[in-house]
Amino acid sequence: IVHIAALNKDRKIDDYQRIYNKIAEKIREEDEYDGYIGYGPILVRLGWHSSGTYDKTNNSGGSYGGTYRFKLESSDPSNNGLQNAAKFLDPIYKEFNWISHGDLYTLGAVCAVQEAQGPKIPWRPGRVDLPETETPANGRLPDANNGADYVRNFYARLRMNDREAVALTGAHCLGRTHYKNSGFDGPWGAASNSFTNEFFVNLLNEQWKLEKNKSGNYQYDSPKGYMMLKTDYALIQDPSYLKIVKEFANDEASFFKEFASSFQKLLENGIDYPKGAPQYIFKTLDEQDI
Ligand code: HEM
Ligand SMILES: Cc1nc2ccc(F)cn2c1N
Repeated sequence: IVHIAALNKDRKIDDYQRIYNKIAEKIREEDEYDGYIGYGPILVRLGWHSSGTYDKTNNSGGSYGGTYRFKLESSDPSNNGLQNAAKFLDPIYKEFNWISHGDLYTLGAVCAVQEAQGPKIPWRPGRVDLPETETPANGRLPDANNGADYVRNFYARLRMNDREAVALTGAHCLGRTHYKNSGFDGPWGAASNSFTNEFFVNLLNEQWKLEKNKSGNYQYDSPKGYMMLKTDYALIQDPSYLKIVKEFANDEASFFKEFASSFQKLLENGIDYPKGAPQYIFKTLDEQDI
């Protein structure tokens, strides 16, 4: 399968910055969502899940076709709860319906990371809405009840190495698990809407206890009320992953650098960009004094 980015000569950076600002202002405005976590974390998750269906073996899935908009994909149990992010973006799509869904979902995730004081994520437009027939089957997104070998194997399908895999999981500094969505619960303490390297610091510094929760899933819980999935905890069980976790816990700048490149790669998996395809780095609201 080949997906070539469609270059749209009529749209320039300020067209996309306008959409970025609309999303950023709406995140700022609707701050009460999910116990005042806000919409940032779930917008990041939507961008990740619409890209995480990619399969390098036949270059299928991924963000290009915007197929999350079809019921087959949005009703994948792995996508439980993401309807809230899609509803958040609906009115913005209505106002700027010249953008493709794939570009909107990924732009929303980039906006959410940057507005949470995370790194700048370079972003390239050109995804094209594909028909429902192109929707990947359910089951391509990862299952949390697994260890390091599964994690390594899963990320290999997305062309991600150990360093990229650890960096990407660092997005679990944001938001929280929701029992009704995934059968995991917590953290009950302050779930964050700021993008930092805390995920790695907590992994190394907290005492973790493997517990069976009321839905029969296993998760790691800490005395402070934090939680980690088995796939999170795997990052300190495996020697190669552990080395990288320590680096990111001790050097937030190096985490930010690796996250920025890995997240862009994740959001662009499967897309061929022609020579000269424009790449944008959006200003945050703060940088525009908005
Ligand atoms: C092995 C890989 C991964 C697994 C098994 C996994 C699993 C999960 C689960 C079970 C939840 C809770 C969903 C809910 O109950 O609402 C969650 C939330 C989240 N995930 Fe992951 N995840 C993985 C990788 C990633 C990656 C690569 C990113 C982004 C780069 C990411 C970003 C998020 C965010 C931001 C949330 C919080 C969403 C919210 O607060 O509503 N995750 N993840
Ligand atoms: C703070 C926080 N956010 C998340 C998101 C997903 C997950 F699995 C765990 N998380 C934790 N501990």
